[in-house]
Formats: sequence, C-alpha cells, structure tokens
Amino acid sequence: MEGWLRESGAELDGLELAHFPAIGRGVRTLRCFKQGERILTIPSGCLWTVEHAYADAVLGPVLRSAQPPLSVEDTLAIYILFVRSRESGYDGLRSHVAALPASYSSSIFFEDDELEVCAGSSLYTITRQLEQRIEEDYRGLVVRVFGLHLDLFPLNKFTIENVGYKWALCTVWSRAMDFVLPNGNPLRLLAPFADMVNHSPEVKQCHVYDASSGNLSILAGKDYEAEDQVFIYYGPMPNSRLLRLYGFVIPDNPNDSYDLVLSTHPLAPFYEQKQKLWASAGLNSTCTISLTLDDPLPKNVLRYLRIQRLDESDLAAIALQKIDTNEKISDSKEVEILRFLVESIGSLLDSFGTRLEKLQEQLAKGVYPVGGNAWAAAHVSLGEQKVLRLARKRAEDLLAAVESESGNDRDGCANCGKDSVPLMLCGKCKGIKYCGRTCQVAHYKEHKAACRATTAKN
Ligand SMILES: C[S@@+](CC[C@H](N)C(=O)[O-])C[C@H]1O[C@@H](n2cnc3c(N)ncnc32)[C@H](O)[C@@H]1O
Repeated sequence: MEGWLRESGAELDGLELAHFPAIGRGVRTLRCFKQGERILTIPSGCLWTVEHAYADAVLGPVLRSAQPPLSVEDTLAIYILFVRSRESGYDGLRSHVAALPASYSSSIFFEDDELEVCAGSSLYTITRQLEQRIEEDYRGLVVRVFGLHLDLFPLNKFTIENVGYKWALCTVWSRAMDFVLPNGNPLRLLAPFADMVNHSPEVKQCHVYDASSGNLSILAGKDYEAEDQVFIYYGPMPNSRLLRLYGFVIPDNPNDSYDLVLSTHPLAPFYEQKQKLWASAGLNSTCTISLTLDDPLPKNVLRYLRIQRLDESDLAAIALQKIDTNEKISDSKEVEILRFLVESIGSLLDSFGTRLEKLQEQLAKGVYPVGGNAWAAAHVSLGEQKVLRLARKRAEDLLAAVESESGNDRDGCANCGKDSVPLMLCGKCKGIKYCGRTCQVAHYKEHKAACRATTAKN
C-alpha cells in the first residue's frame, strides 16, 4: 500500500505503521515533528469518495442508475466491497483493502450477552434498531443493485455477514473523515494510510482537506519525538457513539452524554401553535437533546416541556408577549414539569439492566475482561447512568427551589390549602407545611423528590 501511495505522489516520509500495546496498529514517527507541521499527504487520486466511485467505468453506471439513489454510506461500502471482489485491476485500492482489519468490534457485532451488559442504555436500543435496519438495507440493495448485476456483484461475495456489507459499513463508520467544502456541501472520504492513525482527545482536529487540490493531509496536533505514536482527533464523542462506530471506549470519558428524546402526539391540544413555538426556539415537536456531564439538564429540555404544557390562556399571553417560555410560566406548571422530569429520569434509570454501583463493583472485581466487548458495554452504561443521575439531581434541586419559593408564599397546608388550623412543618426538609398527618401522607408522592433534594442540600 505504501509503495502505491508513494508512486501516486503521497508524502509519508518520516512515518511507519507499527503495533502499540492496548490500542493495536497505528502510525509511528521516524523523526521529530513540530506542532502544526504537515505529517502526511494523500493525493486526491488515492482517496475513496462518492465522486470517484461514480467516475469508475464499471461501477459508476450501476451506482448512478440505482433508484432511489444510494446514500453516501452505502455508495462507499459498495465501492469497498466491489474493489475487494475484483481479481485484477484496482491494484492500489486493493492493497488498501488488504490492509483493513478482518473484523470490527462495533456493538453491531456483539453477542447478546455482551450487549445485555448495557441494557437500558441508548447504545442498546440503537444497536438493536441498527441490526434490523442493516438487514432491511441489505435486502434492499440485493433488489436494487446486486440482484440486477449479478455478474458484478456475485451474492457469495456480496454477503451481509462474513466480511460483507456489515463489515464494509463498519469500515466506513470507523475510518471515514468528514469535511464541509467551501460551497457548504459535505464531503465524506476514506484516505489509505491516513486511516491508520488512532484517536486521542489530547490533540484537536488535525486532518485537513484541500478543496483546490483534492488532497488530504494530517498536521501534527502536538510536538512529536521520533518513535512517538501519531494521533488525530475523531471528535468529542461519548462512549456510546465510540463503541457503535469505532468499537472502543474511553474509561471516564468526559464527553459521555445521554440523548433524551422528547416528543408530543400530533393530536395534543394546540399542536400546530406549539409546533411554531418549538420551531422559533430552535426545537422540533420530536427532538433529541443531549444531556451531558457539563450540562446535565439543558435549558432547552425545560423550554420544550413548558411549550408542551401551554394552555389556551398561556398561548394568548405569549401572543401578547406577556410570557416567555425561556422562563417558568407559573410555579404550579414548573412544579408539574420538574416532577415529570424527576419521575421520567427515574424510570429511565430503573430500566438499566445493571445499576451503576453494581457495574462499578463488577469492573473493580474484573468480572469483565479489560478491553473486551462486555467491559466496553459496561463503560457505556456507567457513563449514561452518571449523566442521568446528574440530570435527575438537577431537576430535584430546581423542584425544591420552586416548591420552597411557592410554599413560602403559600400560608396554608401544602396538600389542601387549609390555613385556619395550626400547621406543622415537614419533619424531614422543614420546607413545607401540613394541616395534619393525613394531608402529609396524601402529599408524599408529590413532595418526595423535592424533600429529598432539600434535605440533601441542608
Ligand atoms: C481509523 S482506524 C485507526 C487504525 C486502526 N487502529 C487500524 O489498525 O486499522 C480506527 C480504529 O482504530 C482503533 N482505535 C483508534 N483510536 C483508538 C483508541 N484511542 N483506543 C482504542 N482503539 C482505537 C479502533 O478500533 C477504531 O475503530
């Protein structure tokens, strides 16, 4: 592969492929490189792109005639499988295919018991959905492309398993680089040799595409000594995404997150008016909001739920610009929203197959072999549960603050409102009053989360 690349004008001097402990194959320097210095360049002609696949004399006409048109991902996957299947020609690209891993550890290749370790996580759900979608897509490709040109795509080589379609998709997911061209169009490409560089969060993006020459380069993301491993930055990804696309995780990943999906039924009251309000807030009627370790309960979650619960008089007040969904609409509505959040996040946490503490204990005891699939799945589950617990805590704190504000304003019993009798404070948090034991018990379910948060704070 390196011989073909050099003959084609690639600049790779000062680098070699090498094996590194724990991480596997990567790229090693043979001399020093200063931060910002160009480390390697792969010329346009050696890159895998949709444009090159379409320009191929044999494959191009088939790809162009596929209806509906193929996705970028499928085009690149078919291009790779096609080159792999050829017995002659395509020598350069075939040398790259020969250097690709024979198997991947993306979660779509996990055994059931390995995936079960992260049951309840978004990775679990997405992986199950992906497995189904990939099978459907493959069947679609057999009908739309492979089956129409069996001379080019013999089905014994264009399988789904066994270094087939799934393998080709994982090749694209784990090795493709994404750019935005000066005209705003996206570009996805695979660059032989440059795709052997591993990821480190310690360098920032240092792969660059020159739109005028069409060449791909990697710049040094830091100063390197001779014999150092070179790294690039794949992006700020949580472990669930890393494991799904790249087949590895970073323990205690600072980018861990949980994608919260919020949606509203189109038959909900005032749906169309609300849709406009969500749109003007940069949201959608169904939207996914990332809860992160730094911001476990983003403002947009509350904003979405405030809009969702607007009634006729609120909508009229919004039209007159008397209220704004950036702020709470009323104490009672905010309490309702925060209680809903505390409960729903609690249900999400309850749906995890193995609780955070148990996973931590299992990892400490070495129940899952380090670096294996189950170990990686355990880290995904840990990361998502940590984020969700922070989100629930934040919702509980906000709830306690709104309840104590409105409770202080209210003179009567928190449950029935009676104020003509002597009132007693909640024994635990002392933040709320009741006319008697019956009302306290009746109100406990509503008050539980705020009580816990206030007690913890005090
Ligand atoms: C673009 S390739 C890099 C080259 C790859 N190691 C190879 O031998 O072909 C991406 C793959 O490298 C591995 N990888 C990259 N960075 C890693 C890291 N920081 N820790 C563990 N594996 C990593 C993962 O298997 C990932 O899917």
